[in-house]
Amino acid sequence: MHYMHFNPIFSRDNFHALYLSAEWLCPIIFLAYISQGIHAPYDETDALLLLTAQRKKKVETGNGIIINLLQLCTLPLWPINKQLARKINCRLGYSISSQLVALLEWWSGTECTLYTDPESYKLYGKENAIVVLNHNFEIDFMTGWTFCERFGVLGSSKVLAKKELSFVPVIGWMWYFLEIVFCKRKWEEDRKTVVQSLRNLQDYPEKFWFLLHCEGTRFTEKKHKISMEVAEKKGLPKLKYHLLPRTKGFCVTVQNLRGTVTAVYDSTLNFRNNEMPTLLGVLNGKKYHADLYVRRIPLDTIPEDESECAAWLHKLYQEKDEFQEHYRQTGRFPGPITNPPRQLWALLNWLFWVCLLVYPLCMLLLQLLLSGSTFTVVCTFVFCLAVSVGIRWMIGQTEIDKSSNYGNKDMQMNNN
Ligand SMILES: CC/C=C\C/C=C\C/C=C\C/C=C\C/C=C\C/C=C/CCC(=O)SCCNC(=O)CCNC(=O)[C@H](O)C(C)(C)COP(=O)(O)OP(=O)(O)OC[C@H]1O[C@@H](n2cnc3c(N)ncnc32)[C@H](O)[C@@H]1OP(=O)(O)O
Ligand SMILES: CCCCCCCC/C=C\CCCCCCCC(=O)OC[C@@H](O)COP(=O)(O)O
Repeated sequence: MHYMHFNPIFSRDNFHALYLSAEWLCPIIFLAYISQGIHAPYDETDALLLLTAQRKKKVETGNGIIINLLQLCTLPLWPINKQLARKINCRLGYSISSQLVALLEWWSGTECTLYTDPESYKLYGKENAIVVLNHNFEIDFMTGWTFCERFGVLGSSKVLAKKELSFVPVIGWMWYFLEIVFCKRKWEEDRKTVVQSLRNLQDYPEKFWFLLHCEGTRFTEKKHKISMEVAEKKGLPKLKYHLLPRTKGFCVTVQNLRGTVTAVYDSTLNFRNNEMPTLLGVLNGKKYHADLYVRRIPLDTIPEDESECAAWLHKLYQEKDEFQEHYRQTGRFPGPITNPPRQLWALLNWLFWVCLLVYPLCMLLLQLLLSGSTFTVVCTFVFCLAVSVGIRWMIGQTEIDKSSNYGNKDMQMNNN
């Protein structure tokens, strides 16, 4: 069932988004509740002051914001003990991303199956690695995070992410403190900043995986058509299931993390029965079946020369395309299944926030709705609506039919 992309505001989908935003809202409301000793306002002025003060404090809030604030508090620690500040931020970041993992694993019950060889399996989570993952689905990031959680690297996981994501509340803000590498997808501007950010990770105190979606954008038919025209011009084999990879980001990452990272995890993701998973689907408890095929490739087998490294990546994507063909024919990836068990920690962390914060929110909302002041009730409704629309906007960041224009034209055609 394909979810409508525009949902009426009071649809079931948005109810879930509102509920979840409630869980994110409560800490500031909770603080407002305690600090202001919420009482039933005696008149309009009282109600107005109370609501304005709360609304000012709330802005785009949630337990995620509380964690962002805590991350902000670690700033004075950076010049004194950077490694300690990094370790603290990994744990704070874990508290946010593990909630999305809990959502995927326990709320929607999505199954994540790993195909990989048992020898490589033993090394996952025990070394730094570059992960090359195809970018075809709206919940790539949640599936990626689930595997990070299962191998104990969720809090410290990194990604080469588009700059626009740094403005997404909670997740984007959290990534600043995790030293995520952002790019504008304009190499002339990115070259310097990406190299600098990568070099900054060379002394990272925690084991981490660095994710690269080398296609640079989610797969769409239009982008695929243009991309294959570029492949033809370059004399490269056409790909059926992937966009042609951009090689500069990969080569510069290998170059600057050589010595810090020991392997590349070539990861190919697909979902059973042609499922097209969405974040709204997950929020509504829809169960999906993710299959991930991972090959561990020692970094020292990857050429140092830039053009050879680029050719190596193109060949890797041709192999990935064959794995996807194999999956389409047989419904599985090659090799044995070695499944890491899902972890309870993500669920316990989520339950902790729910138990701590939902009660004060319900109490406050009840007080506001029963305040007897029409103005307060209307403002409360308007505020909840605004937050629900805000969360819906964030969910929209993952929807492919709202994706960017990047890759919708051949850059070389434009430059000529
Ligand atoms: C055991 C379990 C293992 C694994 C578990 C799985 C995962 C766990 C791992 C980690 C954590 C998980 C999750 C992390 C959390 C969240 C994930 C967040 C996702 C957001 C990610 C993004 O935002 S993706 C978008 C940003 N990233 C990228 O773009 C990376 C790829 N891009 C690059 O590397 C680019 O090179 C660049 C961005 C550095 C620069 O791009 P730019 O376009 O400016 O220059 P390029 O050189 O790339 O482009 C010019 C070359 O491309 C050719 N060209 C032109 N037009 C096209 C076209 N339409 N299609 C293809 N190619 C084109 C052109 O010819 C040029 O070619 P050259 O040969 O001259 O290079
Ligand atoms: C219990 C917790 C409550 C959860 C409530 C859900 C709130 C919304 C959560 C997250 C929204 C932000 C997710 C950010 C990660 C999205 C990664 C992504 O897929 O980016 C696309 C990028 O690669 C390429 O973009 P384009 O294809 O070029 O366009």
